[in-house]
Amino acid sequence: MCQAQSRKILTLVLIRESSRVLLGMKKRGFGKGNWNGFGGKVKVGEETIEDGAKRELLEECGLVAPCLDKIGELDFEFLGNPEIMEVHVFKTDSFEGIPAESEEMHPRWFSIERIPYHQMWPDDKYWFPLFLKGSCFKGHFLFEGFNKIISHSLKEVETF
Ligand SMILES: Nc1nc(SCCc2ccccc2)c2[nH]cnc2n1
Repeated sequence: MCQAQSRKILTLVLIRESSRVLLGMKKRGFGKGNWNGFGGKVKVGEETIEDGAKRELLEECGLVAPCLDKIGELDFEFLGNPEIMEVHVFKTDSFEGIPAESEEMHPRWFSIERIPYHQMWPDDKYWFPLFLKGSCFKGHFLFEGFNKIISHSLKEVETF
């Protein structure tokens, strides 16, 4: 018997300069202990998903990003959980401010040659290289628990 599935819209922002990417060490909550982009929920009342992404970026590391480029859509499904996380991924290379630690995140720049995949979500090693080479992508990852990917699909797309 299939379960009815619902979707939760979430955001993820990657700040990319020519040879380095800003990541945050998640200090608490979902994904604690992983380096990740900045993001989270979209609030009721936010006009667009992009607005939610900008808000989370500002809250989590103090950066203002006037414009974000949509680069990916990733669905994360966890065995036994009918709610699929639909993560909208954005990037930018233009921002204002100095990355600052928050209650949620401890920011750090990483050379694109030394992305800490061993301390990131296991799916990142699949799609992060597409982000680094400037591609747009769509993917679906089925997890058992939080560390094991049972199956996945990932494709490059022309545009969003
Ligand atoms: N890179 C990555 N990120 C996430 S959650 C990102 C969205 C989020 C959700 C909740 C709080 C803050 C941010 C993942 N989940 C499963 N694999 C994953 N990979």
